[in-house]
Amino acid sequence: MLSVDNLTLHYGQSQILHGIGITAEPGKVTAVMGTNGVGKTSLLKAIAGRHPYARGTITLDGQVLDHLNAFQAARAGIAYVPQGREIFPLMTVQENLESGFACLPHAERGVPAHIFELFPILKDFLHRRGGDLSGGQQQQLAIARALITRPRVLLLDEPTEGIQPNIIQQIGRVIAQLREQGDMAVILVEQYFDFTWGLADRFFAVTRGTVSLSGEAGQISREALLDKVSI
Ligand SMILES: Nc1ncnc2c1ncn2[C@@H]1O[C@H](COP(=O)(O)OP(=O)(O)OP(=O)(O)O)[C@@H](O)[C@H]1O
Repeated sequence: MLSVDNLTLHYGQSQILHGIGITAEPGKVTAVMGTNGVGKTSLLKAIAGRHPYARGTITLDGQVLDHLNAFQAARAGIAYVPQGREIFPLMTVQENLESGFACLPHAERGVPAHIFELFPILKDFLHRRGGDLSGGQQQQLAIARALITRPRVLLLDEPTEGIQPNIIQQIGRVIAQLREQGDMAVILVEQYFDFTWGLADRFFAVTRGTVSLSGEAGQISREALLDKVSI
């Protein structure tokens, strides 16, 4: 289980996260929701070692991840799919996938076959440039690249943003399949409410850098959550 406790984060003088805490269990999709600018991406960046946090604790399966950098976090089993995908446009699909190898020992540097079962289109397009793929295909590539490290925690930042509806459904099915594998905690930052409501097992609403509401699917009220995460 990933656990974030009492985390604070700043950009210069500006404090963005104010003692935020979430937990995410393997085999579950944990949604982090909130309006623009409340600090969702900053939280993911702190977990992924992409931005330092000032105070607080991040633990994975009871082990403290003590202010890791991005490489150390990836080695510890945390994979991050950033908002905007960050695909290398001039590199092929294969090269983009292989760029995910960096944190793996040489003996483990292979693309697991199940990646192409989840995303068959990537196999067909292995030699195309990343920049020639559609937004939805790039999102699939970004998730596939993250899965190459066989993570214990998968952080997804707005995976449906700018993507056509049929591909959104496909991404939803992939996330559900990853949950069914049972060994990975998926943390989903997402503003598309109905997509997230239909998919997640647990919800955290973030307001001004802290959790204002949380609860399990089936227990939390849709209206109460919608109220917290709407403008
Ligand atoms: N590198 C940065 N330097 C300064 N301020 C930043 C930086 N990155 C983000 N911020 C500010 O921190 C606040 C939280 O940003 P963050 O991206 O974490 O929010 P968010 O909830 O993910 O929003 P969105 O849904 O718009 O992505 C915002 O006010 C944003 O302008």
